[in-house]
Amino acid sequence: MDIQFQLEQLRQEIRRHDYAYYVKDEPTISDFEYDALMRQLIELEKAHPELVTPDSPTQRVGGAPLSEFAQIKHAQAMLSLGNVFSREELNSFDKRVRDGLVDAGLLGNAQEVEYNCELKFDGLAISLRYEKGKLIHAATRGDGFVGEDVTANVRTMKSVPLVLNNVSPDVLEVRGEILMNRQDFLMLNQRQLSLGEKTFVNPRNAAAGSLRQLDPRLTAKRPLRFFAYGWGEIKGDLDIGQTQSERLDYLASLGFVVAKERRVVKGSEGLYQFFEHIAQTRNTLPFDIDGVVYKVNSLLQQQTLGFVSRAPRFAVAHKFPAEEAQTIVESIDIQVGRTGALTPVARLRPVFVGGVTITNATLHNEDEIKRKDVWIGDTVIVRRAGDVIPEVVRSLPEYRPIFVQPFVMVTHCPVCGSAVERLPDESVSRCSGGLFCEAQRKQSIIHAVSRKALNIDGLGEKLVEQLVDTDCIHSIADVYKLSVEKLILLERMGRKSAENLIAAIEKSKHTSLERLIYSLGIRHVGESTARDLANAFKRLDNLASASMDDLLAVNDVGPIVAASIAKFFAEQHNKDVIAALFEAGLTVQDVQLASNTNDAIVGKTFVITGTLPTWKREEASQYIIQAGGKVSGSVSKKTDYVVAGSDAGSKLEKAQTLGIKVIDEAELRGLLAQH
Ligand SMILES: NC(=O)c1ccc[n+]([C@@H]2O[C@H](COP(=O)([O-])OP(=O)(O)OC[C@H]3O[C@@H](n4cnc5c(N)ncnc54)[C@H](O)[C@@H]3O)[C@@H](O)[C@H]2O)c1
Ligand SMILES: [Zn+2]
Repeated sequence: MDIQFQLEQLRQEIRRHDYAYYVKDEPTISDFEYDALMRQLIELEKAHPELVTPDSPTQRVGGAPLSEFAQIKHAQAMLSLGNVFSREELNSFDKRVRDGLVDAGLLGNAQEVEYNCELKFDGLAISLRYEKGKLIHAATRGDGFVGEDVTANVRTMKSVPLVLNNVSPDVLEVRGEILMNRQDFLMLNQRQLSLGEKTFVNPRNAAAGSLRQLDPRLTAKRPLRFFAYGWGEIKGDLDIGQTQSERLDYLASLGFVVAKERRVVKGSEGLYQFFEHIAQTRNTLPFDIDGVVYKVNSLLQQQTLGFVSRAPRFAVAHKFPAEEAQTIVESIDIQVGRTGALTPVARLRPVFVGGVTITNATLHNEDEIKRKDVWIGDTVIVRRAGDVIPEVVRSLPEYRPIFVQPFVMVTHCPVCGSAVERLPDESVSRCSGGLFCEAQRKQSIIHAVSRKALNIDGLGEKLVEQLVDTDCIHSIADVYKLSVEKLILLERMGRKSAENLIAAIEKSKHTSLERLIYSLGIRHVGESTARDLANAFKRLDNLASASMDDLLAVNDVGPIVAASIAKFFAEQHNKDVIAALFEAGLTVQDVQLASNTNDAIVGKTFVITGTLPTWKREEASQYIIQAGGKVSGSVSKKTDYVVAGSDAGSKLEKAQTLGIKVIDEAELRGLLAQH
């Protein structure tokens, strides 16, 4: 492509974004994407210096002032700042400054430069002009030379003094940043949403949009803050300090807010330490910053170093590493988690972001992929902030190649081939393989042998993992095929422990139906549901062949639980594992049939309320459960008896309204004694 044409295209695009960002306060791309375009332009212009035009975005600052506002010509231009992104770039900045000062005879050869380190506020720049200590006008940066007159709006801000506290020069232009705290931004957006008004992309744009209102009464309602960090024109012979840091102290004495996070340091080592410190603590600040700023401390030295076209030579912004970057989705894999959850993961063309190279990013789930409109082959924005798992933020469909396909969720587990299920009210898809799925195997075996399930003493998480990894077991049924001889082959397994373990396994072979049901790890079937199911169905095969209606008839079993149970037993793999368990010698004691012949209690639901004369409530529950009854915490139409003691409250009332039989402890004892 013709370079001239390419340059012009790029400049056009950047100008469009400048307009959206500076004039409209509605950026359509992220700063990271914008910075990438800008860097591309800078590189191209570096290679073709003869093609640089004075109106190129690289030569200019900000955007043209909005015509709705009166204009204010700045007495001194409001410039931008150069950027460094790495330690190397930081070192060369320091070296440039040092060389400049040594050349000018302002610094000894072996001396380090003294800098003032400040936060780089992520808001918008403002210039406040005071004459004889009174605020005369306030102007935005605009294009650097002419800004917008926002005096009436700024006057509504509490952190901007209208009259200065201290003696001040005849003319003093104070410069700084207007911003909005994160919390205030979130609240503002919430309010905007509830009023059906437009929301802001980030606190910076919220601050800019709030300040640049044609009606100052609107600005007055917005929680804007001002931080002072510099000055423009100064007239008068008052000595207000000879260094950056003294001047900031002076501004504070006038009544301006100056961030306390600032430090005077020497050399690039000192700069770097400040950067590291702020990078680690930035989350504790109530507002956003996008880096730190280093300024040569001595004003004489600042003057000597001077300016380039759009920024001072004596200062630089050290930006935090980009947390977002652009790359390509090469494929979308499905990862099966330990609980069977299927997570789509984007395999990426490697990209450097947030300080590391990433090759994968999570896409969370099917809905997220749809929402972000990510196709395989798409160019996407990925994000990695702090220690968070990298994620795909969104796709750039304008770069989508024509031959690619939208993502479709798998219908079968990529690990075990079982059907994938997704419940109507959930965003997560899951493998229904349960015990059979290799991805879930360890987790399901760990669950199955746990204390409340089959209760195999001495078979802990680590050992299960070791057994699965060494191919000794593939399912819970295999646990019952282990022998002392097999076990002692494992690392760190002595004969004695092996014998103990085999004994514990033998002991667990004789179990109860509720433990067995619980051990299967059916989704939504916890301990108490397992007990209800055992009581209701008496035998595992009854449960396995139960209809939806049978399942729904069980107390506390709703449609979700019922569907999950039905699905579990519909899988051949699960049936196979259960068959293998019985084959391995598992026996289920018929606890129900032996002791629960009490027809007055079996299958009945009790609610206990108030203080009983002799039994504690837990005690009474225990007797009821042992006799085959059920105890529930709340009264409903399914309740058969309410056992009421003294001080029984709303439950008793409810029982009376529903016409449910109310009994006392003595009557309960009578029922329990009936077999
Ligand atoms: N997303 C978009 O579409 C889009 C468009 C245009 C610009 N931008 C973003 O705007 C930025 C570039 O704009 P820029 O020219 O204002 O440069 P800049 O924001 O990188 O740096 C200059 C500005 O830093 C601010 N600043 C904060 N703390 C300061 C301190 N302690 N001392 C001095 N100045 C301080 C001042 O407002 C100053 O104008 C980039 O981050 C860019 O990504 C984004
Ligand atoms: Zn699976």
